[in-house]
Amino acid sequence: MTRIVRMAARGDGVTADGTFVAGAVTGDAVDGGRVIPGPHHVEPVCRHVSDCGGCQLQHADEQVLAKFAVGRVLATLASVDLQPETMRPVHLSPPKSRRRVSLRAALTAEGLVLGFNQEGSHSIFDMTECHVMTDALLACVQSLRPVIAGLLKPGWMSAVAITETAGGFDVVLSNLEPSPKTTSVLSTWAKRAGAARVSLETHMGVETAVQRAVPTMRFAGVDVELPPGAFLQATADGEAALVAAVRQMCEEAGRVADLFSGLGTFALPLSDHARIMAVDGARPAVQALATAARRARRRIEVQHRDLFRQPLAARELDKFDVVVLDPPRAGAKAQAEMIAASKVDNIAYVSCNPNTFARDARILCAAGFRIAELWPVGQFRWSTHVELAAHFIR
Ligand SMILES: C[S@@+](CC[C@H](N)C(=O)[O-])C[C@H]1O[C@@H](n2cnc3c(N)ncnc32)[C@H](O)[C@@H]1O
Repeated sequence: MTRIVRMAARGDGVTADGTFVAGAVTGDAVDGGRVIPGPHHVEPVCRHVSDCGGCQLQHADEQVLAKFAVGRVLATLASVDLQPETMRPVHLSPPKSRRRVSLRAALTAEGLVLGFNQEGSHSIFDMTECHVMTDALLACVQSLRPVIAGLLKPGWMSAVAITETAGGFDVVLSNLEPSPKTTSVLSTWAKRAGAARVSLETHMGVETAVQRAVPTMRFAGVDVELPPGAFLQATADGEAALVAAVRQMCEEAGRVADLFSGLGTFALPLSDHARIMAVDGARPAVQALATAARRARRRIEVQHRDLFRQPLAARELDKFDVVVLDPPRAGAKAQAEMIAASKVDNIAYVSCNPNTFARDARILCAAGFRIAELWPVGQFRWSTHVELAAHFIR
């Protein structure tokens, strides 16, 4: 009999001799391939857990989930010979807290299937319960079933993206033919389901089919209109944890560059004491932030720019006290190289991918930075997806 001593990056339990055991957690015993649950093994809350593909760690208790997030970040940093000086407590989002979701729907001979992509495949699991979404979001998803079933062509697949906003649900559906019938069906549904807007994504782009209200999000008391499909942190509590960390890193800053700023998740809270330059590659997000900042008289200058191809140059960066970096999963290699060559000595790096974070951290630390503090964040509860905020100083 052997014991599981740690969790691997993809959620398997690992024994002391390095054997990976699916469905086991730290503290379990393994006897001839059979998993004997230990003190940290809990009953999964969802009956779809082994089929759906959304959650990999529902059989782990809170302690193992927290340890997993910390271990994932530390192991990735250790692979490039780095470690933070101080680790902050992990923030884990509670069950039923996700306010945005991307699903797939397909019309098969047996009827509509709607759910997440199954783990490691392109097939869709037909989901009837979910414990990560808010109850309201799940009810919205389920109420869309007959609507999509009536509009989707047999054999076709539709991407379904829904965000819970202050003005109501914002929905983007792909592969539904724009027509008066589609508009009428969606309009009736939107009224019943409390949807603010339904947009259709076709090869021509994204077009609004129904608009009943303006979908808005409030950041530090400022309302920002949400462009269809715009990025938003997955949970409200996860956003609050990341904003608190970034605020702390920017406490004494007078001038801040918020790179990969999105709708202003960090720019708007920081603009209560600092002058902000917010830069993002999504034009609608940049425009929405500019309008909101102007209305609220916040000191935010915005720029639409591709930061992979055209990162802010060292001389552009030199005037900032802190650079906030929150790139997509690909990380911010080109921008990190420019920061390394600049006079900037404070960075608030928010990452949704420990691997690209470690790569960029190596570039920064080779240029004299150290990781003073690190906050692990698990917004995607029960999944192996780990996020973080880190304070680099030199
Ligand atoms: C993880 S999101 C962060 C957004 C924002 N900081 C927030 O917390 O809501 C990453 C952002 O990077 C932007 N982005 C993606 N690729 C980019 C690029 N090549 N240049 C500039 N921005 C890009 C996206 O539009 C998105 O807003």
